[in-house]
Amino acid sequence: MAVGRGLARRLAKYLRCVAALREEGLDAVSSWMLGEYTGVNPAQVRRDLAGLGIGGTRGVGYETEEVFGTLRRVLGLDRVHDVVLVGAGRLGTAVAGSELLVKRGFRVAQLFDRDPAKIGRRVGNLTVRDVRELDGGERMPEIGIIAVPSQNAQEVADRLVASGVVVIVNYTDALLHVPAGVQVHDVDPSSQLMHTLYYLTRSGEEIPA
Ligand SMILES: NC(=O)c1ccc[n+]([C@@H]2O[C@H](COP(=O)([O-])OP(=O)(O)OC[C@H]3O[C@@H](n4cnc5c(N)ncnc54)[C@H](O)[C@@H]3O)[C@@H](O)[C@H]2O)c1
Repeated sequence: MAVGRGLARRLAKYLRCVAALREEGLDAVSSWMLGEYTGVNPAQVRRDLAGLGIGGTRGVGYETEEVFGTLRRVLGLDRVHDVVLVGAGRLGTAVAGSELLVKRGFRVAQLFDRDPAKIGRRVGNLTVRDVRELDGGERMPEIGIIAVPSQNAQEVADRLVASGVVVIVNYTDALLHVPAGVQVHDVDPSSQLMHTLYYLTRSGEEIPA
């Protein structure tokens, strides 16, 4: 089942919340609770879950296990997704060793860098490979992560696209140009902080929704 980007984002938020509640041992979760934790209107939560065929019981809510399982399946997280990571520096090394990624169904399968001092070194159970091998015709995972200095991000994005990557997670603040059909997800806390700043500098003012 294909879902739009807005819906996929909301489903990912619900899943995060349900996963936490499930770990706390909660058997049922209400649309109100999901709405409260995710910032989504409870009526929208109910519409989204009904659209996936998940039914709730009035006064009880939804079965946590059913919501968890269905969301994982719809989001494609019930299987392991391989990822190719470029940049074996501080961030790349941390991402490659992230337990959280593994828990969420992602496995860094390939790690590339351009620094001869890093190529051939072991990072966890991976060996750092020369980035020039990336677009050499070998089949690569469809998901790529960029963890290189921002001035080199575009050239790395081009290599990833040439190797068959269709989803790029970009940790740099570079604005990437990619062909149609390739999705870029920017992970940039500084832009979120800038957004926060907008609200801080206007505290006390009425800000329209
Ligand atoms: N979004 C976030 O949360 C976040 C957090 C930390 C860092 N960053 C960004 O992530 C990037 C990496 O940060 P870092 O601290 O790990 O830097 P780093 O200098 O420790 O590592 C960068 C690595 O990229 C490699 N590299 C450079 N150009 C390359 C290329 N063309 N191809 C392959 N490898 C290349 C370098 O050899 C190095 O190993 C930076 O752009 C930084 O701003 C983002």
